[in-house]
Amino acid sequence: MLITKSAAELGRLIAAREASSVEVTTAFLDRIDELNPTLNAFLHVDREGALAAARAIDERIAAGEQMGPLAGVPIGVKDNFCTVDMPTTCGSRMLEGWVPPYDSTVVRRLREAGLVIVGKTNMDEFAMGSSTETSAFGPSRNPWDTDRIPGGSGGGSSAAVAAHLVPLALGSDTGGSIRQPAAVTGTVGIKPTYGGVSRYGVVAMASSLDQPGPCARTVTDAALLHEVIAGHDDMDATSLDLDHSGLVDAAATDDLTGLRVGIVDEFRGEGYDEGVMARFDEAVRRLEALGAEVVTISCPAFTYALPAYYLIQPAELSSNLARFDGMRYGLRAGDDGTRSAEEVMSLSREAGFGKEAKRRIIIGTYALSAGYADQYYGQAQKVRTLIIEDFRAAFERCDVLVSPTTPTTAFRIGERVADPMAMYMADLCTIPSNLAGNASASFPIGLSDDGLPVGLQVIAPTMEDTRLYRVGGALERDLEAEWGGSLLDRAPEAKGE
Ligand SMILES: NC(=O)C[C@H](N)C(=O)O
Repeated sequence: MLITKSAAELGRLIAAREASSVEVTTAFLDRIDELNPTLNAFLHVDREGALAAARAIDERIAAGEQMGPLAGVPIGVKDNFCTVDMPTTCGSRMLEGWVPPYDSTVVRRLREAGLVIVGKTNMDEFAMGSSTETSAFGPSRNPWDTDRIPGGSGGGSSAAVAAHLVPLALGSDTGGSIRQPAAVTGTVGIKPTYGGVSRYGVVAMASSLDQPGPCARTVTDAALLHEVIAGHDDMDATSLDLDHSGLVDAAATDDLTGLRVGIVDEFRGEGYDEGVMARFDEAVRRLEALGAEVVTISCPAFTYALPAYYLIQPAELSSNLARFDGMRYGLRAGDDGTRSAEEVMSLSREAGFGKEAKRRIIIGTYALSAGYADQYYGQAQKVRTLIIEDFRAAFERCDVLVSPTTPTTAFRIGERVADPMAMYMADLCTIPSNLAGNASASFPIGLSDDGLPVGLQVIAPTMEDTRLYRVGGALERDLEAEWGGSLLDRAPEAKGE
């Protein structure tokens, strides 16, 4: 069955002309038709466009052109990546129906590599949230249990990948938005080193934290996609010039001999599910059995990462979201010819933004305002430096750090909406990597006592993304040998049958 095959296998089949991209794309589009009404993973599906792109790839392959390993493979794109041929709403009324005049660099790279973009995936509004419940277009649902959240902000991408609606998807991670959804859906999520993947054309939320990255079902698939989207871009001032060619090879290593793994001491205790910790401890023992040396490392400043993030992130966001004023593009409300520009701006922002966006705009504006900036924003930036220092010291003693990706498994839809602090806790373990710019990933490591997926977070120093794939690849092969297949084979709704 085509939809259960990995992206790597699909790419091979298409290149060898054993399956056409049109056939593969049609299989996924049909799956989307069948399950998207339940999962709400896609906000927009472009059947015609996807089939036309697939046909073009098939023709090029038939003409003998050598294309990359993912040519002809379908992909879903989070709805904050600009696409010239599809709306880009960021899950917000503010941008409902807006079609950008250009492609983001990452989307351009997908097209150049021959990937087939089937549609845009649901997300929390402007990427604020851990559940997709702040999306103006309703929450996505977790294929493991449709009463539960698929994580956020990139829950549409994770649900789509977990339920075999697409073999691959794009995400963006500001505080955990790729890794936390991956953890709660049993998929692989990678946050590359900050600057490794271009942010050009990704609607900015918190520019010093945002980082695009891959969502996949297998570690090799994530590496293949990472190699396609990474690389220097003149259009992004923070883009790094790194060599990303070794990621796929790193995912093929089996042996972790000599790898020094540090357990983050701060990430356990109160608030962590027993089942999550049990799977985490087993995964660590597994890494040891594969040859790794394990130590426990204290990173005391990580305890302050969450409060620091919730000052820095809203501060940057309040500034970035100022552009949505109803004047240039996006929603314009109350413009009846009698109101001043200022009134129209205010009415547009009132109508266009949801509650969480307003909450963060207010907090961020306050944190940056004269008289308070030193007390809040300035202090948070100092904490950020301490976190970077903790990472530096930790990586003198180990090659990668590990923790649970998220303290609990997928919670129920509605359970945390009235309690922003409870919602923010979902990113407790993922935020330090964003504040410091590290490469970081979530890999599936089994099911908790409630039958829901658990993720292992692996953090590597900046620019050492290959280490993530080395650990993830070795772990995946070892676990799958024991399970007799992928974790997703056990998901009730996600089963490709
Ligand atoms: N965008 C992210 O990485 C999500 C994070 N949960 C936030 O709400 O800021």
